[in-house]
Amino acid sequence: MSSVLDLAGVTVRRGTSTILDSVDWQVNEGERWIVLGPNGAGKTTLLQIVAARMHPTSGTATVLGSTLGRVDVFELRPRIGLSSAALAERLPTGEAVRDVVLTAAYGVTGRWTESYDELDDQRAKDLLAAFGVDHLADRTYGTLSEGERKRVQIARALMTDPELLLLDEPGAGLDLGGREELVAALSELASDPASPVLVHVTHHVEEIPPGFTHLLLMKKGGIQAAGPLEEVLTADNLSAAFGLPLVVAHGGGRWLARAAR
Ligand SMILES: Nc1ncnc2c1ncn2[C@@H]1O[C@H](COP(=O)(O)OP(=O)(O)OP(=O)(O)O)[C@@H](O)[C@H]1O
Repeated sequence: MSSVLDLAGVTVRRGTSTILDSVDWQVNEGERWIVLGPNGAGKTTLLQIVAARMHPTSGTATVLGSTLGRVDVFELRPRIGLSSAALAERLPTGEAVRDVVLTAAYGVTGRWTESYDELDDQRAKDLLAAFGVDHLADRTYGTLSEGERKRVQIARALMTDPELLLLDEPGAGLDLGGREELVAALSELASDPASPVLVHVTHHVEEIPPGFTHLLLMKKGGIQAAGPLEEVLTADNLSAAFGLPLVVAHGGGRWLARAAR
């Protein structure tokens, strides 16, 4: 099995704060990871490193076989799909939904004078269909609901056919129906062997889609536990990570957590 991510002693410091503290993490081909942890644990910072958007202050981060600091990140980034709130804010609200997905082929966020071939066009259509939003292709992006936007953002992140797909809190701001639709779409993606390696950051165990295989549980810039999902997602580990006594339940492929009484 080849290594898709290999982080060794990855540390990020800003001023006097240590945001990531000597993180070791390996991800292999075919794995689907959840990154879970409380606010401020360092999840987004970790994702910025593996997205080749940030370099560690110390330690080594090898992403898709390339070690950050020794590689041209502009060659590496198209191989990584990223969907995050920060990127979503840069999408022009006046753009047609189809173009929001299509422009990812050139790594831009607004259609200008680039020309796209029929294959690109077809791929954008297929991705919108895969996430159940193909009927919105001609709508203006700014008129979509939050749940519809989230699905368009994931379709966009897949446009370059990445080897690694990073999703930073794709369920944030969704209502119950929107969350359940997203969980179903991500579950389908997870169970397709042709899908890239997936890393899905969330705060909520209820958002873990069936088909995800591994869990990285973070706490205060470090790792509380990491490994196969069913081994790591225990009441003890979750209680330690979130700093309160929790009970965990598992059924029908889904997870639930609540405070212990
Ligand atoms: N540039 C920076 N300078 C100083 N502190 C920072 C900087 N960037 C992030 N931090 C701090 O690092 C910590 C981790 O932030 P990060 O956004 O990675 O956490 P997170 O787990 O994604 O949190 P959340 O769940 O709230 O989104 C936070 O306490 C944050 O305030």
